[in-house]
Amino acid sequence: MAHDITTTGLTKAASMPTKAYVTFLAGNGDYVKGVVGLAKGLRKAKSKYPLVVAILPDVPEEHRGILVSQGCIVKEIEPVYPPENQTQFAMAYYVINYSKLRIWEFVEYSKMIYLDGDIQVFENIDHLFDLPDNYFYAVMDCFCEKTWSHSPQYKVGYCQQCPDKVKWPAELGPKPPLYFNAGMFVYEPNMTTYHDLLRTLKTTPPTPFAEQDFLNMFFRDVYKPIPPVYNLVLALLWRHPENIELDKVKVVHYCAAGSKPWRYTGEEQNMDREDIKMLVKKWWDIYNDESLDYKNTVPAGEAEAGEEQKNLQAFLTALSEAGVVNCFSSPSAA
Ligand SMILES: O=c1ccn([C@@H]2O[C@H](COP(=O)(O)OP(=O)(O)O[C@H]3O[C@H](CO)[C@H](O)[C@H](O)[C@H]3O)[C@@H](O)[C@H]2O)c(=O)[nH]1
Ligand SMILES: O[C@H]1[C@H](O)[C@@H](O)[C@H](O)[C@@H](O)[C@H]1O
Ligand SMILES: [Mn+2]
Repeated sequence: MAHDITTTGLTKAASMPTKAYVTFLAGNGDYVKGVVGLAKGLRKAKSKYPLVVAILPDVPEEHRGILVSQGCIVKEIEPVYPPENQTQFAMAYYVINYSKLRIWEFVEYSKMIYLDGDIQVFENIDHLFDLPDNYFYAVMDCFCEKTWSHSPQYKVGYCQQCPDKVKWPAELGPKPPLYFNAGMFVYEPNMTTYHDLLRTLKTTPPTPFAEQDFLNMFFRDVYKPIPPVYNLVLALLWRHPENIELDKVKVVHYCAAGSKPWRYTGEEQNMDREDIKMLVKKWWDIYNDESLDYKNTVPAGEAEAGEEQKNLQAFLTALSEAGVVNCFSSPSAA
C-alpha cells in the first residue's frame, strides 16, 4: 500500500522495516518490567528492528506510556476466549495465552520474531529473519520438569532433548512429534493463517499448555527446530547440561518456577545455582542501565527526525489497520 504513495515523506515510509520483534502483555501486574527489560536488551544487542508489544485492553494507561517511552510500538489486541467454559482461574490463563494468536494479524510486517515478556536477548539475533520463509522456527522444549507431570513423556521419563537415554516405549505407539517451547518463535503474519488458527481453535479443547500445545499441533508439519541458544529454557541447565554451552547462549527464557528476575527470591528449587544467579543479575543489569533507555539512545539531532518518522508510521499503521485501536509507534527498538 505504502508503495503507491509518492509524496517525499511517504516514499521514505515505503522503506520502513517490514520485520519486527513482537511480545505480548496482559494485565496490570509486573510483566511490564519484563517487556521493558526486553526492549532495552534488544537495544543493547543493537537489533535493527523495532519491538511491537501486543497488549490486551486490561493493560493500564500508565504501563502503555512506559512502553511507548521505551520506544515500543504498542498495539492493542482483542482477547481470544477458549473454546469451552472454564473455571475462572483457568479462564484468565487461557485468555492470556490464546490471545497471543492475534499476532498473526500484524500483516504490515512480513516476518516477526515472537518473544515472551520473560525473555532476554543478550546477543543480536536479527539473522533469524533471514531464515527461509514458510516454516515455523522455534527451540525444542524439555519434558523433565514437573510442569510436565500430566504428560506420557514425563511419566515414562522420555525427553526429546536426550531421546536415547530413555527410549520411547514401542507399546505407546510412534514417538511424539518434536515439541517446541512457544516462548520464542519466528513466523510470518498472514490473514489466511490467522483465520485458520482462530477457526481451528474453536473446535480444539484447551490443554494444559494452552496456545503452546495448540501451536505445536497446528504447525506440526512446518516446524523446524533451531538450536537452544535461541531460547534457553532454564531447566536445560540442570536437566541436560551436556546440550548447553552457557557462554554461547543468546536468548534466555526465565520460565523455570521462581526464575522471573523481577520476582526472584532464590528460594525455589534450583534457584540458588550460580548460573541462575548470574543470569538473573545479567537481566537486572540491563533493566537498570539508564543508558539503554530509549530517550538516551536517540542522538540529539535525530530526535526531531525520529518524531517525524514516529508520526508518519502511526499514520500509515492506522491507515493499513483501520479499525485497530490504540496504535502508538516509534522507529526502532535499536
Ligand atoms: O499476567 C501475565 C501473564 C503472562 N503474560 C505474558 O504471557 C507470556 C507467557 O507467560 P509466561 O512467560 O509467564 O509463561 P511460561 O514461560 O511458563 O509460558 C510458556 O507456556 C505458556 C502457556 O502455558 C505460553 O505458551 C508461553 O509462551 C510459554 O513460554 C509472558 O511472558 C508475558 O509476555 C502477561 O503479560 N501477563
Ligand atoms: O512453556 C512451559 C513452561 O515454560 C514451563 O515452565 C516449562 O517447564 C515447560 O517446559 C514449558 O513447556
Ligand atoms: Mn515465558
